[in-house]
Amino acid sequence: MNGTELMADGGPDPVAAYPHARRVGNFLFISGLGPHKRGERELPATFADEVHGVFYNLKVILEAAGLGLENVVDVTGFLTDLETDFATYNAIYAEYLGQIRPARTTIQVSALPRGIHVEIKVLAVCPAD
Ligand SMILES: O=C(O)C/C=C/C(=O)C(=O)O
Repeated sequence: MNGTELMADGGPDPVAAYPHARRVGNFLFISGLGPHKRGERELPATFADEVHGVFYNLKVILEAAGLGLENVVDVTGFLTDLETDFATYNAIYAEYLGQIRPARTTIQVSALPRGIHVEIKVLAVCPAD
């Protein structure tokens, strides 16, 4: 297999057969992250809580790789309702990544796993070994 698979203690329960992330060279490719924390079955109460849950999961995985939000270089966001939720997503996104300013793409999708309303896919760069 290419690269090294990462499973983070405290990271979310994967929905299917994939690791939390895969490191290839200095790149850390992080799998799609939803808002459910490890062991959670219920959706958070609000969309805002979902977004915070997504970033909680991101930080858990980055920390397991010895990284932080400052190492994030690209974020793809998937939302099920841009009209209703885009402003909230942007505001909370800015709390976490507004100063770091990774490249970003956000798209609306018709559905996401487990009934979630937001998922992100992230690329981070590890400092050279
Ligand atoms: O619900 C989640 O935690 C996110 C799930 C993601 C996937 O199952 C996927 O992107 O394939």
